[in-house]
Amino acid sequence: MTEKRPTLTLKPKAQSADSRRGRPGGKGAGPARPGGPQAGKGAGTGNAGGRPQGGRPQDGPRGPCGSPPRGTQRVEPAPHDTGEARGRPDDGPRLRHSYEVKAHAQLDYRPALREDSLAFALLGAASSLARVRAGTALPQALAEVVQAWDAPPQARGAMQDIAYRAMRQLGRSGILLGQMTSKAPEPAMLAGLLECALALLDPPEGTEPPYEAFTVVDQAVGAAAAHPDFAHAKAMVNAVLRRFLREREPLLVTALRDPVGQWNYPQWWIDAVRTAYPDDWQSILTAGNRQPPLTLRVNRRKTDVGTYLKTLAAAGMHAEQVGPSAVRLAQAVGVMQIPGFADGVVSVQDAGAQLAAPLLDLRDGMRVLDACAAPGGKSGHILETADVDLTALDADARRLVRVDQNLQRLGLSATVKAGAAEATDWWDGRQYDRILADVPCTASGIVRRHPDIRWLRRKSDTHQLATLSSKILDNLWQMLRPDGKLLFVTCSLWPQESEAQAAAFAVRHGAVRLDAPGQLLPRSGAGQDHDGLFYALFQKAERE
Ligand SMILES: C[S@@+](CC[C@H](N)C(=O)[O-])C[C@H]1O[C@@H](n2cnc3c(N)ncnc32)[C@H](O)[C@@H]1O
Repeated sequence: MTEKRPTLTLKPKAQSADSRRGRPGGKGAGPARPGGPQAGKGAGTGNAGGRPQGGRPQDGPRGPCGSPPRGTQRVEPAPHDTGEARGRPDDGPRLRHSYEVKAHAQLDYRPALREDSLAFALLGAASSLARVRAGTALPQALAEVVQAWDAPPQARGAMQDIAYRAMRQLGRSGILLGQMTSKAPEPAMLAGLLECALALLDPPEGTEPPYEAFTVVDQAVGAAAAHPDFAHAKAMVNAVLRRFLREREPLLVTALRDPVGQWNYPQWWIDAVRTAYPDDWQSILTAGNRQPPLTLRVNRRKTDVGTYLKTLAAAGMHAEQVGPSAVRLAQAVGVMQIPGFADGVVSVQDAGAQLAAPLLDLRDGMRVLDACAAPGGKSGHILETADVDLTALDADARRLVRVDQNLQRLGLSATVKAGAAEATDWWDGRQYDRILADVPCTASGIVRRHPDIRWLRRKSDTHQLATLSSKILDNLWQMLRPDGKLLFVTCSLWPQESEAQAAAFAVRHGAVRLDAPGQLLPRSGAGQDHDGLFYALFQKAERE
């Protein structure tokens, strides 16, 4: 039983064009419920072609903060009951130890399902979850599925919505599955399908389920039936999901006893937040599970906040000011629906990230380095603030394309260079008046936008990334002119990457520390809304 035989299922390359494209009216092809994600309604929207539920589909495999890819990462499995299923013996077929099933399903297999069906979206989200389990960041995983399946915008929005919901509930879903199955479902895509369905059946407290329960079960069974690697498990999918609906209360009571089930983070992450923030750890974990708002930065070269709020009101969009240039929309929309976005009147940027440019104390004519610039959010803000000579550097040449695109949209320009901030081969030897070091980090402060990060990261990443950022800071210091200012930024909650790093740097270089916000904890509320960021500002002595 333990030996696995190769599966006899189709290989993606051997598929005919027809099988890849699916057949309209195929099995399990009931349309997604109007009002569900495909209709762009409700929390998280999943609006076709629009903004994801808090995600940034453009982020590459390096992750949101551009930290190195992990390659062999796995999603930490939630504790699973490896013994007998605890349910009644007549609960339906148990997941058997099939030697016909590969641990890795054919993720690119295009199911023969209607593209507008919930089953299609569930399977796409399940494929994305399986890719995340193999170490890919969720935005990249979704992009791969969309490309491989040639998914239309509406299906893309629905997949994205489901996958983001599932990521925010992965801890609890894993524990629920542990209670209801005798072993972890294989292949990973089957586990992903169950986790996606459970996330739709068990929405976060205070929110409405996006679909009727019977539709979710029916479509999840149809999705299982449509995939050759786990069609045999469709009865198990049906039994597990129906059991959840029947026994929801006791199953949830048990799942919530486990911190991983309660908070939906790996245990090490919960422990790390508790240790660093003994008074705030619960609100921090809760904030990380909320969907982020859509916050805009108003380009002061083109308009002001008051005028722009009137423009939004005229377009029937509710919004409020949450920072000097920051406006939070009451309802997220796709970027092309944002008034003035295409013309560079506004950019999408978290209110916390909008603190960087003002802290740099910029004046016309200054020579400025944005040392870790991609995708260019802060570069754009710097150039909107003053007429400076900006060099936008990043180690990832592919991400630099986004800097160019963003600056082009804003009608601004910079010298864009590919290079490592801990090296000097790109530097012309002339010192800068201001340096922004928005270093690669674990991105633990922006989990509300990137719910996959908690499952992709390992505790040891913090040390590795802190080592890189200290090399970057040490190297950049020589590039700063006497009396110049260097702003150190992370989107991390871990003190090792942030305050400890800043304190050690100040000692190493005798840098003067100026006023800066320090650690910002993630917040959302009236008039205030931002990610968890860290800011430290240093000044070089006039004569070193
Ligand atoms: C936090 S993100 C920067 C976000 C950017 N400042 C903005 O506001 O849009 C960190 C960036 O550091 C880049 N990076 C990673 N390692 C680097 C290195 N050794 N030198 C320079 N850039 C690096 C990543 O590619 C990523 O784009």
